[in-house]
Amino acid sequence: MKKRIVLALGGNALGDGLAEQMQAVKTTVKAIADLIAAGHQVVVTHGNGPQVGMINQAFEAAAKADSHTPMLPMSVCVALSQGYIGYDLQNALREELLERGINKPVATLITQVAVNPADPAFLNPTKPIGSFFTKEEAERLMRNGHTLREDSGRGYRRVVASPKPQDIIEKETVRAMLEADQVVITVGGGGIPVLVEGNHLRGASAVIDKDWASAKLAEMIDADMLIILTAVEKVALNYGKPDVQWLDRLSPADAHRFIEEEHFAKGSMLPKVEAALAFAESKAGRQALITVLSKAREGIAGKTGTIICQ
Ligand SMILES: NC(=O)OP(=O)(O)O
Repeated sequence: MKKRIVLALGGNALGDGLAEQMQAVKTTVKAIADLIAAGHQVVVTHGNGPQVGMINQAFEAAAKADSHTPMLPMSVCVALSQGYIGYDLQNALREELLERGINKPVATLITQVAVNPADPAFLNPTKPIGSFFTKEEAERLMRNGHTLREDSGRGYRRVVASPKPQDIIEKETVRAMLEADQVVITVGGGGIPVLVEGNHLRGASAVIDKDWASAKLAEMIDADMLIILTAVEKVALNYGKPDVQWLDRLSPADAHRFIEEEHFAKGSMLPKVEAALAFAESKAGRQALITVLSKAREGIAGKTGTIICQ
């Protein structure tokens, strides 16, 4: 059955750095093109943690060295990351489709996502961005007013506020592009966070979680399936332990229970399961799939990955 799918790409689909990203997307788009060739309507979303951190740090360093260079607000850094990642993705996907004889327009939509100014996330930054630092480097940066946290045993990273998405401002444009049989890359990096002030949208200093933004988009465009791509084929209980238990299917009740029992790592699998659950619970028949990019097609066919549905 042909489905309307929101496909959320994780960091490993994009690689690190400019040259690596251009190379990584060439593999990534093959899996996306497989889904399009199978007749599915595909909306591509993606993260931006390393890229938005790089942009932010580069402008900060340049502004310190040269008073003519501005410090960029985080909302503008997210906008730049959407453009830069989307540019690589749309060109690679366009080329891959043309090589398969599929002549479909592919475009990146600069997308804004409304957040609540009273979201408690603004008072408690948790979203890691940019490169990793040693403990000593992190302590020096913290003395200079930055907030850093240890990230999953891999080193220290800067953290920023990550409020929950409330509305996708350009949702009608996404829908129109889908109905015109176009492929759209949207809510990149979780979308540009904005505060709605009457007719004015004011950029907020935050980076929205791309899995939560993708779930909100999937709900708003009435997608059949949300696919969250990550580094593992399935969600697991006791991950990394001898008694690891891989999960094929999760009911919302089980997903809630496993979240309460703290089976999923914060800042890693937890937001993916929570976002997938939110989409699956939003309407009967909606399915969320968590798997690796190379298994997406098998996952849609129910052969692998973890499916969350009512
Ligand atoms: N915005 C966002 O969630 O990016 P990452 O997935 O790269 O952290």
